[in-house]
Amino acid sequence: MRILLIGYGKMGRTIERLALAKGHQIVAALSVEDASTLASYTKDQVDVAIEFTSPDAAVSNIMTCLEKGIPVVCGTTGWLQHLPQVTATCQQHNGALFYASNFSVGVNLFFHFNEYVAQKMQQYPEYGVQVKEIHHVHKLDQPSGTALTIAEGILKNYPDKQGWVNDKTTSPDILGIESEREGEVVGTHVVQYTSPNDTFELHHIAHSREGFAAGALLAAEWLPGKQGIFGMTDLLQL
Ligand SMILES: NC(=O)C1=CN([C@@H]2O[C@H](COP(=O)(O)OP(=O)(O)OC[C@H]3O[C@@H](n4cnc5c(N)ncnc54)[C@H](O)[C@@H]3O)[C@@H](O)[C@H]2O)C=CC1
Ligand SMILES: O=C(O)C1=N[C@H](C(=O)O)C[C@H](O)C1
Repeated sequence: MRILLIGYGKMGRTIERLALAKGHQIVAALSVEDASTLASYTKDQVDVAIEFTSPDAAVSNIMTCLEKGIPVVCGTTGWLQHLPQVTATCQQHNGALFYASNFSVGVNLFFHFNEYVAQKMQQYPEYGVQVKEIHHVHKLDQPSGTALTIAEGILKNYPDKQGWVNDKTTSPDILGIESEREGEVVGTHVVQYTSPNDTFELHHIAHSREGFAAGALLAAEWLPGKQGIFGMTDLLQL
């Protein structure tokens, strides 16, 4: 497959290594310095684009790919407030977009179990629920995209909660998401249920970026030829 990498940082480089090992071709790997060259690539040169950049660059990159008919896999987090606009552009151009807040298989299993556990736990009001995420100090967005997906899975089972707040609150009316930035932590997510008598946790620790990169590559192999907006539940049997 001919892959255009948009973003050549920690994720772009990991994806490049795995893609070459699988026999794929990297057409180009764009950094912020050569961002303006994205518009020069066509669907005749590129089978799929993989976008891992920054929250303020992702929307424009996705739009450019959709307008040019290039299927795009996006892992950048922190831009979902613009999803309605992106969806409209995708429909208008009969395009293909694959987005996941987290591409690792382990985290997507975690998402699945998180919803199941929340459904059970909301029947026991003596347990309060909280989310915590820990990432490296370079991360630009907060809370993490993964923590937001976890929060969505909890909130759909807790109708009395009004939403989430990026704070370590234990209020029954709102879900607290605590964010911590520490050294080079790859990505840790915890859902904690606490009663006066005990605590139990769902805990996911990413040991490297390989799991994210492998998932993004699977999505890139799957997406060409499809139309619409897709995510990991379309790709994995959960
Ligand atoms: N969905 C997932 O599974 C994962 C998502 N992420 C997200 O992916 C994004 C990138 O993460 P990292 O690679 O760790 O960041 P990074 O900071 O190491 O790399 C970002 C790269 O994007 C480039 N860039 C910025 N603006 C650009 C533009 N307009 N055009 C082309 N390139 C541009 C930078 O030059 C840099 O090479 C973040 O939003 C992060 O939260 C990270 C890991 C997994
Ligand atoms: O910025 C990161 O590094 C990560 N970002 C994603 C997120 O915001 O959830 C996924 C992963 O946790 C690493």
